[in-house]
Amino acid sequence: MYLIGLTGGIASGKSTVARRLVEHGAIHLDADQLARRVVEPGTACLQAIVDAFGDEVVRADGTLDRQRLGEIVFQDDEARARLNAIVHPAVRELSGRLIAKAEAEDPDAVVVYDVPLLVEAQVDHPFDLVVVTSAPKRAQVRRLVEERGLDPIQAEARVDAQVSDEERRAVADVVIDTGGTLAHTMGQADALWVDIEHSQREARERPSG
Ligand SMILES: CC(C)(COP(=O)(O)OP(=O)(O)OC[C@H]1O[C@@H](n2cnc3c(N)ncnc32)[C@H](O)[C@@H]1O)[C@@H](O)C(=O)NCCC(=O)NCCS
Ligand SMILES: Nc1ncnc2c1ncn2[C@@H]1O[C@H](COP(=O)(O)OP(=O)(O)OP(=O)(O)O)[C@@H](O)[C@H]1O
Repeated sequence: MYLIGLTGGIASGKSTVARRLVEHGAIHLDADQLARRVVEPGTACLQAIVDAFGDEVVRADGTLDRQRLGEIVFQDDEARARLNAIVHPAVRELSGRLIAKAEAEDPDAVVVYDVPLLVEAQVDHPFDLVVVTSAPKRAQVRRLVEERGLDPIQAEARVDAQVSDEERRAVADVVIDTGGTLAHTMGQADALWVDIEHSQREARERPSG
């Protein structure tokens, strides 16, 4: 297996790059989706969130009120740390299991683990490559406002709740510049895929033992 850790700030283009790699044949795991699974009704995580934040963060149908919890945690560092301490261990455990399962099913698979908080949550799966998507903050805020309906204050708060691009670049093997056109991003993703295939071919041809 070839395991890629894909990270980057909010609305920096991680999913866009991941989708392109999937078109080339990669398997995609998405930490945001896993973080939703571990807080479904009936889970220990959801109960822990209710214990920490109160009934106001649960809807009448028993599901997590994501909007309400987001309003709380993106303007309060201490509250966000409490939420992270509940959700991140469960996501780490589930992602570890799913990565192992993907490897068991296809030892030659290329797995892209899209994990927004790779740096913040100190995700330390044995990545073959760490890829960082990077766009200027003003582009992130514009995308959040125009495409996801956040108001500019909320959008800034979300960007500011994450580490800086400098901190992400410090752990990157490859940086994809996502501040330009979509075609420019896709071109870099395509070039990355060529490099990955090359690495895999070399690894296969390397005499073992
Ligand atoms: C606060 C919650 C309920 C808001 O839900 P909402 O549906 O509005 O956002 P969603 O989960 O789709 O996240 C969107 C983006 O916000 C950013 N983000 C989410 N959680 C965090 C966090 N704890 N710290 C910093 N940024 C975050 C990420 O860039 C993410 O891609 C939700 O984000 C959450 O439960 N967060 C804690 C779990 C977590 O850290 N998830 C991120 C990957 S593990
Ligand atoms: N050059 C570019 N590269 C990538 N995305 C771009 C570019 N220009 C505009 N966009 C748009 O920006 C948005 C990026 O969203 P995307 O879901 O890929 O980001 P993300 O980092 O996965 O977000 P999140 O952190 O919320 O999961 C998309 O709507 C995409 O079309």
